[in-house]
Amino acid sequence: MSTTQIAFLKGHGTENDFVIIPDYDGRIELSPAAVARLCDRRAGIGADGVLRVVRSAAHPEARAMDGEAEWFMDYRNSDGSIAEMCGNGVRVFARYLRHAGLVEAGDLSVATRAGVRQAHIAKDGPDGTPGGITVGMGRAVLPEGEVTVTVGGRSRPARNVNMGNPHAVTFVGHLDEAGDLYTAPGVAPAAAYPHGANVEFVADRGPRHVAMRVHERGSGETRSCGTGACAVMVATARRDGLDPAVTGLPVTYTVDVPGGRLVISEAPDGTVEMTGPAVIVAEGAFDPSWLAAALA
Ligand SMILES: N[C@H](CCC[C@H](N)C(=O)O)C(=O)O
Repeated sequence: MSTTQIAFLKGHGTENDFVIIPDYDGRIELSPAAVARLCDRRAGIGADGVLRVVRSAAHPEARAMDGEAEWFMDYRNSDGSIAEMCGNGVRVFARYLRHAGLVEAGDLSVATRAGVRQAHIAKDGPDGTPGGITVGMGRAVLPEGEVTVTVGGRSRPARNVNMGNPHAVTFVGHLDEAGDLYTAPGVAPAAAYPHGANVEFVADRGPRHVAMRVHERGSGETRSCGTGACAVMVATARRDGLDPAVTGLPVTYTVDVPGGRLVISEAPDGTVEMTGPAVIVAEGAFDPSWLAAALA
């Protein structure tokens, strides 16, 4: 790690917050312990995860990907683990690229470990309000087989939905039924989720309108989970007997998360799009020796 200060920014998408580390040439090695320290809300900067901003040409995984994406989003969970994809993270990543003057409003591609994702940054409003960001989230995969979620000693049937990362979606009458979510809900069978799962609890709010809470793999309960909201939308649409691939009609749901609101659509070709806000709230720098000392 270099001896000079390391620049960072803080950003969030519906209060799913991230430490953003511009590292265009891919020179900063972030160990899991370093990520956990950065995300520590007392001894570190504090976040649900880290977004390292690397030119695709400077990252071996991104270089090997198809598709023209100049930038690679190196997402890490707050425990330091690596996840395939982060939907709120892509919006915040796109917001950073615009904030740094690296892209204009409009369309852009972002390389992620789940593949290249297309994003669109809407123009700012006349009053300067930042435009919303829409992300193409790919297609949901719904593996066959019953899965269950257990919390507070009660097991409920759930829907296995993969958005590039794994989710277990269960429906409740009231979001309080999810309990305190300090510990990860049980998910079974373990074989359905060999690398763990993000677990979403969903309550109805009206026609094509739900609210959710989530316990994220590697981060705990967060105020929002973009891939989770997409998994919730698809699971709810199927519960409601709606499958655009069958009806030939797109379907849109509003998904309220504790940190705000996301609008998610599924097209007849199965592709899912998510629209929501993304905000850069602060910029700063830290001395890498702080990180090194913290890890000694
Ligand atoms: N907050 C992220 C999800 C991170 C998923 C991560 N917890 C995992 O291990 O899959 C989102 O907005 O999609």
